[in-house]
Amino acid sequence: MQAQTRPLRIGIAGLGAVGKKLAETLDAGMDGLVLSAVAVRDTAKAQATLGHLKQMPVLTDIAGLAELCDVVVECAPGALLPAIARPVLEQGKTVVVLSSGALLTNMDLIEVAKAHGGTISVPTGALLGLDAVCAAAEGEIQSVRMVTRKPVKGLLGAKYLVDNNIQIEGITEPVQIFKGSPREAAVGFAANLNVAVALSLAGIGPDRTTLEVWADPTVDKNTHNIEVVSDAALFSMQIQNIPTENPKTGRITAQSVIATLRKMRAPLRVGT
Ligand SMILES: NC(=O)C1=CN([C@@H]2O[C@H](COP(=O)(O)OP(=O)(O)OC[C@H]3O[C@@H](n4cnc5c(N)ncnc54)[C@H](O)[C@@H]3O)[C@@H](O)[C@H]2O)C=CC1
Ligand SMILES: O=C([O-])CC(=O)C(=O)O
Repeated sequence: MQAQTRPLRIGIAGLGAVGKKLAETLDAGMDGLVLSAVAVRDTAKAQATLGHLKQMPVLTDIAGLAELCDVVVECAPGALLPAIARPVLEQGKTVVVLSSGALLTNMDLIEVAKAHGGTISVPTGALLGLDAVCAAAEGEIQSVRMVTRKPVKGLLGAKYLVDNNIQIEGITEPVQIFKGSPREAAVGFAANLNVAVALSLAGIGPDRTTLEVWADPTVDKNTHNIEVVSDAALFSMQIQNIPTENPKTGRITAQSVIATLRKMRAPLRVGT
């Protein structure tokens, strides 16, 4: 039998905290994967950002990615999700989605994927344990509860705070700012709570999963606590994410995507 030889061509949509780390890691060399193209708004700026790479990828716009890549990683503002994902899926290719919150208002993308043989992949991202949640969902899950604590600067500017006139600057004690479902959080905290939506898609959905969000001046990491009760297992998990230069995004997010991509071509694949 012949081994697969052609490397998977990876595209990146959005050259921010996640996209830059991804580009550097792919450029440093990953078995069976090659960085082909990056979609950017400002080519000159991107050339400067990526000037240290061994091999400059093609710099294009969002519409240009699908043709040039086998897999596109969406790491851009959630509002761009349909524009990034649709052409990739229409070509029967794979889109790795980080703005998972935006999937809830673009569920038609699943039909597009189905119709054309494409795949939408939602990595664990800044979270943990989605393998266990998916396994539990093969049986009966009674409840999934998530409590998120973030430093104030990881929440500033969120639509929910602005709409409800909630001031968190200068707080000296933890303040609960939201209690509800991931579906509601995806609207009010679009750039902060993709993780809650990913958790809900792995488990019991965006309406039955419960979520609390705290602005917490006593933590310096984005901290997520999750408790799952199911007929197969009860489990509790915590992750404390060290922020990147974007205080809303944990460092582990890009690494989760890198692990996802690596697995696409690995002869040994561990974890579901
Ligand atoms: N699922 C998860 O666990 C996590 C998801 N996220 C989400 O991942 C996404 C990326 O996160 P970061 O890299 O921290 O965001 P970022 O804000 O640092 O980067 C986004 C980039 O997209 C670029 N961009 C905006 N419009 C564009 C356009 N029309 N064409 C090309 N590029 C464009 C911006 O210039 C920026 O460089 C965000 O939506 C964030 O909410 C972040 C952390 C965890
Ligand atoms: O949910 C997100 O988008 C990001 C997040 O909480 C984290 O990095 O801890």
